[in-house]
Amino acid sequence: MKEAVLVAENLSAGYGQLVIQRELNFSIRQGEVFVVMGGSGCGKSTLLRHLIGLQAPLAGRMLFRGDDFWAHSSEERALLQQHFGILYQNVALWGAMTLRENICLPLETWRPELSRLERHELASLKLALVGLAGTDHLYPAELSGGMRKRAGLARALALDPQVLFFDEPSAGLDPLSSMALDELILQLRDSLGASIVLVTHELPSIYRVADTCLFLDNKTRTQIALGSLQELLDHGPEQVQRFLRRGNSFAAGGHA
Ligand SMILES: Nc1ncnc2c1ncn2[C@@H]1O[C@H](COP(=O)(O)OP(=O)(O)OP(=O)(O)O)[C@@H](O)[C@H]1O
Repeated sequence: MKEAVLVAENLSAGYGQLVIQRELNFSIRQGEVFVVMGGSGCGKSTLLRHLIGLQAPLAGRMLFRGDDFWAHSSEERALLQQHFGILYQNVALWGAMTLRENICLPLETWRPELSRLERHELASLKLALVGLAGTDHLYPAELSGGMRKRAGLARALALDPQVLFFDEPSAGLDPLSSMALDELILQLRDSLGASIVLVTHELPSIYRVADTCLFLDNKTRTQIALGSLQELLDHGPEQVQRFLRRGNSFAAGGHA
């Protein structure tokens, strides 16, 4: 079995005194797509904020490559966070900058040893990796929604992250663009060997990309299922099976 990159150990997630999810235990392994799912408001995005190092757990630990992430100083954590690439729901590219300039921003901060030309070459490479070769000089407003997501992904890839986080990547995309983005996620998993953490409630996406699934329950405020999609379909709690089979013909007979 591949090495665990991120581990949650009895992790409680929330805000101040407000516990949103408690006692979470799971490992995210190298080169897998790990899907966090659950009903609206159960705490998927909150958990993501903890995993990307924006918020300390209320209890428990988060290990990155075996190391207690929050035991480090904020400077050390910032260095570790270079290994995390994040594609936010709203993509958050700088509108006044070209795609090249957007991708070069993290490189200027974290790879000052690179020359301008090397940074430009890297930006072109990342754009090619997401299927946007030759778009270096375009501005975000000149792109379609699906292309903007890809450009955001190219920027998230700038520093060659070990873990890529996606928050509802299909939001606002038509089914074809959404399917293409899923294909790209799988390609990146396979070509880069990166671990991918995906928060989504889009069933078609879950069926296409999930290696491991974590189901967060709204009522009990903790995880009620962890395993492969097939394990959850075969043996998951009834509520999880219902969630995975809701109104979908592709659930019948399991997934490909
Ligand atoms: N900054 C905050 N302070 C306090 N409570 C918050 C904060 N942000 C979110 N919450 C609460 O945390 C709970 C979980 O929200 P969260 O957005 O993590 O759920 P989610 O599963 O991602 O939801 P959805 O699927 O609807 O996006 C909600 O009750 C929300 O109101």
